[in-house]
Amino acid sequence: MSDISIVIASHSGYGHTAQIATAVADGARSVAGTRVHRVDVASLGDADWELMDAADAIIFGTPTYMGTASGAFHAFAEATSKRWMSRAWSDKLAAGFTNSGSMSGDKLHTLQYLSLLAAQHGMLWVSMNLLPGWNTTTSSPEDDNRLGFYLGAGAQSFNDTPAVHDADLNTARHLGERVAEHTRVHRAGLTAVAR
Ligand SMILES: Cc1cc2nc3c(=O)[nH]c(=O)nc-3n(C[C@H](O)[C@H](O)[C@H](O)COP(=O)(O)O)c2cc1C
Repeated sequence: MSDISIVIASHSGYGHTAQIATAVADGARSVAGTRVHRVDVASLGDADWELMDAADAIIFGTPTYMGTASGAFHAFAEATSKRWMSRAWSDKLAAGFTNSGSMSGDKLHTLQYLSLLAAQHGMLWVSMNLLPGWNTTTSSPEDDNRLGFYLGAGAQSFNDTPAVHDADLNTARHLGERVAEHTRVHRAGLTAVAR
C-alpha cells in the first residue's frame, strides 16, 4: 500500500497550540507509511491548499479564544467554502484538537465547531477513544486525557508560561496515531472495494 498523507492544519497565536500540533504530528508519524505535513492556516499558500486537497486526512487545530476557534482559524474555515462547494474534501478523515488557558475554558465548543466544519465538508470524524484520566481519587493530572474530552484532544496551558503539559502532549500523540491508523484502514477498504 502506498503512503497515506495527513495534513495538520492549525493556528497558534502564542506557540502553545503549535506544540500540541507537533505532538499530533509525531503520533501520526509513528504509524509506518504515513506522510505528515503541517500547514499554518494563518498564512496559507497555494502549495498548502494543494497538500490539503491531496491528503487522506486533515486534522484541524486551534487555540480556544473567547470560547471558540481563533479568528485566524475562522477565516481559514470560511476560505474552505470553495472546497465545500465542490465537495473536494468529502470522505477524507478528520479530527481536531484545541488548547486553552483554563481547564475547561469552553474548549468543548471549539471541538464541536471543528467537528461541524468537518461534517459540512462530508468528512469522516475520528474521535479520541481514550478514556478520561484524572477522575478518581487515585488517578493523577499526569494521566492521558486528563481533561476528559471524547470528541478531540483538549489541552490546557497556563497563560504565563510557554510550557505545555506532558499529559496533553501524550494525549495529542494518541490522536495523531489513531488518525493515522484509521486512515490506513480506510485506504485499504477503498482499495479492496475498487478491485
Ligand atoms: C483573545 C484571547 C481569547 C482567549 N479566550 C480564552 C477562552 O475562551 N478560554 C480559555 O480557557 N482561554 C482563553 N484564552 C487563553 C488561550 O487559550 C491560551 O493562552 C492558549 O494557550 C493560547 O494558545 P496559543 O499559544 O496557541 O495561541 C484566550 C487568549 C486570547 C489571546
